[in-house]
Amino acid sequence: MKAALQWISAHFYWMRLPSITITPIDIIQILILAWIIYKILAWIKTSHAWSLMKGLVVIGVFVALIYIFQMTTLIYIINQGLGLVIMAAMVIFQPELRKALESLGRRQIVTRLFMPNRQFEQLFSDRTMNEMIRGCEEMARAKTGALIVIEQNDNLSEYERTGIEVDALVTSQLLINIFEKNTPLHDGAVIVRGDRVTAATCYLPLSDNMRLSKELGTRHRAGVGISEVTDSLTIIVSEETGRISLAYRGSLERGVTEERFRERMIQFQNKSELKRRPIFRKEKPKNGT
Ligand SMILES: Nc1ncnc2c1ncn2[C@@H]1O[C@H](COP(=O)(O)OP(=O)(O)OP(=O)(O)O)[C@@H](O)[C@H]1O
Repeated sequence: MKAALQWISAHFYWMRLPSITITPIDIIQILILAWIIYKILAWIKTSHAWSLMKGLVVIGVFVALIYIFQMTTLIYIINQGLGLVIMAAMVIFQPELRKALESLGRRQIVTRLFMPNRQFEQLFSDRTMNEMIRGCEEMARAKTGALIVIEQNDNLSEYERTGIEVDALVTSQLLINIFEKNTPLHDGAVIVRGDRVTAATCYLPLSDNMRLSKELGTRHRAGVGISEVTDSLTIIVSEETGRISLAYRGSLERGVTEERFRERMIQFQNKSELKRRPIFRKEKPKNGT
């Protein structure tokens, strides 16, 4: 025990806690730290860094025990290999790190800080919402595949550039027309900003989440993929089953009813944080779907 305490004070002398008298700055620091830790944990949970993280925790405990009990040979080997381990971790986590940095770069932090009222604006009008719901329900009945990404705070221009510019008011007829099979614009995703369709045939990043059901193809993977790296809402109409699914912040809500669809759209329209659900669960196939 004494050896453990000595080891902790020798190695963690640099980890000075803030002064005991709590000042407003201390509270701000605690809040910022709590927010950063929460964000890191939430990110780890939604990416497959989660399983790797569990492995690292086991290794971390093992290394701590080696140091506590002063196993000199093992300590020597660890010291020699530390740089290599850090490099290996960066290579293993490279896709997750890249996604995290990309998403940080897209967030309009300054705008949000200085124009907080933007949060209370509606993202699109009621008319646009009704048109999107009507269009998707009709495409679902006709089993026409569709992929619609609605922009929120994170800018989607880089994905728009992968497609064809449209710039037209959202109407159900326009959406149905775009996704009509064997027409030039039907492949890929449509991007909606405010009340306008800005682009069609856009290419979205595919999710590599291994918990995503194997029965889902690339349309659903692309819908989830864009929701992992931006705060957009994706509507996916399955060509195979005619079911409507919604992807938000890396989670997929499959086979939503029209009522549920409207409820989620109203939440999104008013920029309320959509509650995430444990989405990647296996569902029992419904009759006829
Ligand atoms: N990366 C991508 N970005 C945008 N759209 C994509 C992407 N990948 C696939 N798609 C769209 O998905 C279509 C293929 O869907 P696929 O059948 O593989 O997926 P699915 O999830 O099984 O959907 P469905 O249930 O409609 O069959 C493509 O024709 C294309 O329109």
